Amino acid sequence: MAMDSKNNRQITKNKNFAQAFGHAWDGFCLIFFRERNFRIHLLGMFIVIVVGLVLHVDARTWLWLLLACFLVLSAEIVNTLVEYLVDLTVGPHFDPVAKKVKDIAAGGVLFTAGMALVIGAIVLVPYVTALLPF
Ligand SMILES: Nc1ncnc2c1ncn2[C@@H]1O[C@H](COP(=O)(O)OP(=O)(O)OP(=O)(O)O)[C@@H](O)[C@H]1O
Repeated sequence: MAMDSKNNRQITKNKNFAQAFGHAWDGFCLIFFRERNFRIHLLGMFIVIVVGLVLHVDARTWLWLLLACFLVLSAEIVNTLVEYLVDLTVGPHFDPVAKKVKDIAAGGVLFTAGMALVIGAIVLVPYVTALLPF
């Protein structure tokens, strides 16, 4: 992790690319190590890649599979962002609007994951049926 971004209380613009990269890397580590759902979705992407390799899918199918995975991971990142923003705004108090905002962000991930499953089924079913002996 970038030490540069850990040891100060910087609130000004980044001085250079290395500093900007360090903060971006810190953000990725936050998502990776603190968000269990993000790691579960990364595992799902790994499984999709293994399935794609085993079935020898073509380039267009790879694009659909990877796009579906990246959409789910992106939705998870937005969900995490929303959670932090709500916590920053509301603090440790129950707020009915905060609940709606967080539930909608989580619902967005659920919806995106559902669509990713549909995309995966559409592009992979022909490869699976081609393997069947009947
Ligand atoms: N300040 C709040 N006010 C009202 N409800 C809240 C608040 N914070 C969290 N909740 C409720 O708790 C749920 C889980 O909270 P939060 O999203 O912070 O946890 P999480 O375990 O990180 O969720 P996720 O599994 O979506 O990553 C929210 O979807 C919401 O319903």
